[in-house]
Amino acid sequence: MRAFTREEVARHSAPGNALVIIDQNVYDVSKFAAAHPGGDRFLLELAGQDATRTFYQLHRKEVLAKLGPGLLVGTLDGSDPAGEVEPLLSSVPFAEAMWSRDGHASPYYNESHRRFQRAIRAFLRDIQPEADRSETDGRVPTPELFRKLGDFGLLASRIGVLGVRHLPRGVALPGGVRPDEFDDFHELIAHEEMGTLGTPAFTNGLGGGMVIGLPPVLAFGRPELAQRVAEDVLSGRRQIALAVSEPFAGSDVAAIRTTATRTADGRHYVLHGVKKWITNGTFAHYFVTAVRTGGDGMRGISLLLVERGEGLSTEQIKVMYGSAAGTALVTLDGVRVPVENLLGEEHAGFRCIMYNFNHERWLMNASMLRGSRAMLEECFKWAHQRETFGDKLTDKPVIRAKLARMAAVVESAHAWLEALTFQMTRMTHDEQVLHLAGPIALHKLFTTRTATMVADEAAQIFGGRALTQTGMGRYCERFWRSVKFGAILGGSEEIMADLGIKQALRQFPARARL
Ligand code: HEM
Repeated sequence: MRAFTREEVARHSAPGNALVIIDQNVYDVSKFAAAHPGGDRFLLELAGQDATRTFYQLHRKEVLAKLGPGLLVGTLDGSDPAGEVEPLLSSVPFAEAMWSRDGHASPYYNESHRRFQRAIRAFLRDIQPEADRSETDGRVPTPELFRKLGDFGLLASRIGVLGVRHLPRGVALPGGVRPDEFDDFHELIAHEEMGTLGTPAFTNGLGGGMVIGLPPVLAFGRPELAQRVAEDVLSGRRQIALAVSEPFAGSDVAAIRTTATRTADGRHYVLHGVKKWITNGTFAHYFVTAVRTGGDGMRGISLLLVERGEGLSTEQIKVMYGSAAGTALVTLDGVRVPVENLLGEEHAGFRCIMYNFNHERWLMNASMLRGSRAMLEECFKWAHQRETFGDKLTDKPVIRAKLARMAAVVESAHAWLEALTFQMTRMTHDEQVLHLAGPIALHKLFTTRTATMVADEAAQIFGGRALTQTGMGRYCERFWRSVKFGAILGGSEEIMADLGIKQALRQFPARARL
């Protein structure tokens, strides 16, 4: 790599002979200027000069990672030619949870959690370009990528302790964590790390159906069925979705209308109905499906594992965060399902559906909150490099006040999440239902209100750039389009608020008086 002095660079300041310095690197933009998306004029005005400050007002550094190598001709004399290596964990304020920041301690995490986090972070960094591409063009994750995640042990980690018990043959956990070391905090980290990709639809595409669909199979399926499906799904060879919601029944699960009637020989169920908003439905092989086998209400519901086949068709639903999650309308038209695929008891499916609700909400909170934290980091970086009216945005009290409000709610929500997770490590499943269903529901309400506020403030900080799908504000624009998913799916904010307080009232001491 050639070394340039600043004086030498200054001699290349004309169209057709134009060098610019960015971050101590020297780029030849003579030919590129004509193709520059921002036009040639602004670019050539800085020919022969150090354009670093101006560059970062207008471009994310990914622009250089993508186009820079083709334009790079040297470095500034005396600079480090290797350039800056992006650290695995960010040191931007509030960008990482407190436990993983240098010099901070936590009672909840040990060295295995740190290893686990770093291994996943490094793994996900490699797939970031693919995630960004798919988020933009709406392509669902490839079968190869699912297998990669399976082989890395990340799919099993996202099902938690239950998933690790079904670790596929030959698969180890990220960071060399032993299965007997694995706890709910490892699982928390796995969900949070997925949120660092900043690609809500694609991330949901990569197992959003699995984290809610597989647990009922493992908990209530016959052992041979559970084993087969776990091996298929956790190795990334096949995908699974949870098919509960219907056009007439979202949060009101007891109102579902899809029917399953037994054949005369009693060996099969025959299904008719429609399921809506089914995450990963366009490409799933397995559908954990809620059906009506009995009378009205929750006591007439059963849960069946349905395999894609005759009578089952899926159609893409276009949703606001894009198509990479494979959200589908699933039509069941005379689908035959062997009775061995019943999960739990007949007519007792409501309990099986409820079984994973707290876990589902908790993991949604983990990844949504990580999204809010990532947005906070974006805002800090942007406000630190963006100049308006002659000052950096961080020099303006009104912007600092916004950052303060965002940081306060994100840190509070995270501290509550860790406190809930710690309780999970100490309680049986039944104890969690009794003591944590309400608090987790309230935490979900707080998390989605936090995300809504963060999305709103972030957009104000990014200004017009928050409105475009490319450029500096692209993650902000995406985040905006994802917050309503968390606020509505998995139990709407209204239902979460009501559930949280109703559960608290059930435990209200009879003699408590003012
Ligand atoms: C190696 C140097 C450069 C490369 C590879 C480059 C590349 C790009 C790319 C890919 C975009 C589209 C941004 C996006 O949508 O993500 C862009 C936009 C732009 N660039 Fe550059 N650029 C370079 C240097 C510069 C410099 C030195 C200036 C000086 C003013 C400049 C001014 C602009 C402007 C004004 C835009 C439009 C930004 C917007 O719409 O917000 N570029 N550039």
